[in-house]
Amino acid sequence: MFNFVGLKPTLISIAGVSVLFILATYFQVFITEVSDSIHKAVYPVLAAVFLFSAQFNRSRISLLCGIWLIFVFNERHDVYWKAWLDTHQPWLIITLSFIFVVCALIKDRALLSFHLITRIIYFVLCGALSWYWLLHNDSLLSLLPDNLIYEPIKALIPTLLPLSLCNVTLLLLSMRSTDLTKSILLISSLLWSATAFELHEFAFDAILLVLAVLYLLVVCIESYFLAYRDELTSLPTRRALHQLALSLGRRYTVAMIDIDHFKKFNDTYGHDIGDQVLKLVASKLAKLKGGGRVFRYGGEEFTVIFSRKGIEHAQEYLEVLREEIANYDMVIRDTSRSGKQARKSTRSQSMKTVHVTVSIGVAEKSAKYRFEQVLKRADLALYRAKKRGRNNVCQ
Ligand SMILES: Nc1nc2c(ncn2[C@@H]2O[C@H](COP(=O)(O)OP(=O)(O)OP(=O)(O)O)[C@@H](O)[C@H]2O)c(=O)[nH]1
Repeated sequence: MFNFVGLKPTLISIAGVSVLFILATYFQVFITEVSDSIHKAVYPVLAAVFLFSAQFNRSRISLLCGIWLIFVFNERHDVYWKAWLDTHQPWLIITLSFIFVVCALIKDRALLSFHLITRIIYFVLCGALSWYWLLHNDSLLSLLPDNLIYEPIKALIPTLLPLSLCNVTLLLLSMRSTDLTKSILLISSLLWSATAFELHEFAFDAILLVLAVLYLLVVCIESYFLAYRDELTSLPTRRALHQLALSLGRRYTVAMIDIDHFKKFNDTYGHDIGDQVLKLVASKLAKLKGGGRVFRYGGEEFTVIFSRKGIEHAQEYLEVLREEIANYDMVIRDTSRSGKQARKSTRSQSMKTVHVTVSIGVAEKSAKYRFEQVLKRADLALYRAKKRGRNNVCQ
């Protein structure tokens, strides 16, 4: 029922926040000493990350930087609504927490488009919701018995309850998705909650700087994955293969893997199921042992590089892989049934078990061949494997 695909980045994020707090405590004296430089750096760093993330179409991170910039401006300057904000701290705390959750629910859309207006409307609604909650939460408080024991709890409910709900929601959203922006929103929210409750004394400027650096890191990591990871199979792309080729040594083996009769498969079951099969084959390839690094070359073709390994070594592991794929019962979901139809059909009706085989061509690097030529030889070996009747490994 629960698919916690984002568990790893979420745990890393939570560990990151904890380490941050420990480091902040440890270096508190140092932070105080350089607080002036940190203070001056906040504006330019946040503005730079704002522009950088907008350039890479990471509009949610741009919006976050924009919100922080407005917040810092309000804090530092004598704007004429400052007194009002100071007397409405709980409203500000809850509103920003709601905004983090909204950012986790929306998609990255071009910043300068009409979507910006909808985002601003959502943020205004967050403010209104927070206002409404603060005005009417006493009806919830009245449910608690009039007892002195409950007094401290009653004092915490107006702010702590929505904040905790927002953090739990962000935690769940982050764990259920591989989207790193959700993890960074969880970090922002946790740090915001901690500073809002003055759980720690270290400078808010220092927190903002660290957050800005983390935002930058997320934009860079996501852009890297966009360029070097295949979206469907999550395997490295041909671009990553050519990047690796530049740093390969004198000895390596290249294998080209192709799914047999994949076109027929697509024609029989449809493109969506073809995609599912590609993913399942890719997941098997990703587990290849013997030091083989797998790439999606394009379509239903994959490339494996065995760095510093000879052809006998590679062939041994590729043979095991070929056999594993051929014996693998691939359970795929029939996505052509949708909505009511899918709900009516039983699990066994909407699931299918299929089998695929792969043909593999292998070639080893020799002194006279460059990488492209070794690749070409592996491709010719693949052609021979197909000619031989498919589902085999050929040199
Ligand atoms: N579903 C899906 N199909 C793809 C994708 N990329 C390529 N294909 C399909 O893969 C099929 C490749 O077919 P062919 O190159 O003719 O080869 P084949 O049917 O596998 O036959 P042999 O290689 O000779 O065994 C084509 O129908 C492409 O449309 C993809 O990302 N998803």
